[in-house]
Amino acid sequence: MKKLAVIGAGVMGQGVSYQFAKFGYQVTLIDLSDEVLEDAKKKIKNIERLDKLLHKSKSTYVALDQITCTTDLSSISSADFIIENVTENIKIKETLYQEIAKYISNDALLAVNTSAVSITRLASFLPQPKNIMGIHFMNPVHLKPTVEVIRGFHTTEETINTTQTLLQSVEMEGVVVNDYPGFISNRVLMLTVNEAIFSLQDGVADAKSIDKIFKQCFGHTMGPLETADLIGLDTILYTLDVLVESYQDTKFRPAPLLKKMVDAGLHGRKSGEGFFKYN
Ligand SMILES: NC(=O)c1ccc[n+]([C@@H]2O[C@H](COP(=O)([O-])OP(=O)(O)OC[C@H]3O[C@@H](n4cnc5c(N)ncnc54)[C@H](O)[C@@H]3O)[C@@H](O)[C@H]2O)c1
Repeated sequence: MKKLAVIGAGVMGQGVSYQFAKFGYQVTLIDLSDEVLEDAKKKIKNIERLDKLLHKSKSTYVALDQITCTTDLSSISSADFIIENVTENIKIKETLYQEIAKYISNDALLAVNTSAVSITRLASFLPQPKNIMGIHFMNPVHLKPTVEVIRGFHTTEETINTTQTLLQSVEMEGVVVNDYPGFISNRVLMLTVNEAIFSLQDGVADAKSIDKIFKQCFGHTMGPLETADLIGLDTILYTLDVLVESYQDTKFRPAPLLKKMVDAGLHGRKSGEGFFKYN
């Protein structure tokens, strides 16, 4: 596994590209426009600056020297390993996978980075579903070394083992789970986050108090609302929509307050404001 392609240069695409560049991989980072890619470059530079300053990263690589940005999806044809991180929307992902099928090489492995979408469903668009698995990276990628590796219906043990070896080479570890929407982490987390938003909407407590209960009573590092801001409220909404649709179970229906905040442009940290304000 030498050449990596990362599709989607948002929050996760930036983090994933940085993590692999930091360990010397050549990364091709793909998104829809040069504007998005320019913004991603600035953010990756900032991630690297903070990683060196706060976390004493000793990497001798300069991240942006390892990363080539492009809007040309056909560039994935030379990649050994592809990590897809586009918007958490089934239609967007499915349309993209039909395009990926035109360019992906028969030997390449592809990891779907998703919060909830079925790996088996996306793999069905590709010629070699045995080479497809999910990697549910956590955010921020370079500070969260444990990830979920999701085994789709056709994923082979060889694919899982190669993926684990690749992750180990960037000091990460995969916990292997089977493919059901939301896997373990988001099937459980999204219910908590959504119920916290319902509680805020019902006026049970303010945002700070809700999070304080989780931090001080349960020992969580972050409360559910701060976590939602970190993930992105638009991504939370999309994920809940995917879970409702996948399980046909209204327990995942998104809180109206969440929808209202997303419509108002309050997407959390990435927009500067969500349940809390950020500089
Ligand atoms: N944000 C998190 O904390 C988090 C954590 C784990 C997994 N995820 C998953 O990772 C994926 C990406 O999430 P994110 O938070 O980075 O989203 P984001 O909205 O920050 O970024 C998505 C990017 O995908 C790009 N994109 C959309 N369609 C594309 C296409 N056809 N080709 C190329 N690029 C395209 C968009 O322009 C955007 O830059 C989602 O599936 C999400 O569920 C997110």
